[in-house]
Amino acid sequence: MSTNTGQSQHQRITTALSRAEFESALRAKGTSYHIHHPFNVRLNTGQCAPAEVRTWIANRFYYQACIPRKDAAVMANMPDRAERRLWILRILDHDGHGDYEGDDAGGIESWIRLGEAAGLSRDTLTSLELVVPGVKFACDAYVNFARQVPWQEAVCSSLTEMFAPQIHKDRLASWPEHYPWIDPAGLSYFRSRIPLASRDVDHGLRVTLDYFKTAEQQQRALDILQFKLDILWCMLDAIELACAEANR
Ligand SMILES: O=C(O)c1cc(C(=O)O)c2c(n1)C(=O)C(=O)c1cc(C(=O)O)[nH]c1-2
Repeated sequence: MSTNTGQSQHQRITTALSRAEFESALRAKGTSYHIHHPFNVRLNTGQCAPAEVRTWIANRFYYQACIPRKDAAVMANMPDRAERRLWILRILDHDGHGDYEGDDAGGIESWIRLGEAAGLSRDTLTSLELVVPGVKFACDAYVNFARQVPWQEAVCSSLTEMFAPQIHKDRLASWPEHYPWIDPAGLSYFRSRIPLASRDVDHGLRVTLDYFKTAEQQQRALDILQFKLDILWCMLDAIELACAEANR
């Protein structure tokens, strides 16, 4: 298992940062993003066996399935109609704007098609039979956090999406070469998320920069972002361990 100590959390904020400085401090957290996790590095440099890629897809399915539940929890805490009108798009992105079968069936359906392209059946994915306890705990922690905190704090926790477009681009660039046994049509989830993540981040950053003003509040925002980075990191630790055990 790999260590990620979130070094920057030791440099505490003592004087309130300007808007630009605060945004830079949030973006600097990218050094702890799971893009740097050894399992992700192996995955995106073609070093995973087919069974390991499938283990990743099946476990990440649980995260995908949790995201709209998390977003519904955030929305339940939003008193403002204008904010809800923006936020509801996130739920529809995953659950689908269109019918179940069409091109606009949503991110969860796209992820199932990714699984099918990699040789996993719809039933295997949706039964969650391959999801390991560590991944379950990590994803459930995210949903529970969103239920319990002020909605602006939950919005802040979604800001790991600042770093997501690069990880999606890496997969699109490297998987067809390294994993030619996966039908490239199955990669459309990654393509679809690049513009959606940017839209989500525009909204999430506006809320976060408006809400967290004092040094103490800004430190809280950085700690929340670290908590979410840790969730993503823990998921890959658990997936890496599951792969190592399967290879034994
Ligand atoms: O593939 C990834 O590495 C990755 C990471 C993240 C993230 O950084 O939280 C999200 C996604 N994908 C994603 O597809 C997605 O829809 C998403 C929503 C959220 C969120 O916190 O609301 N994160 C992410």
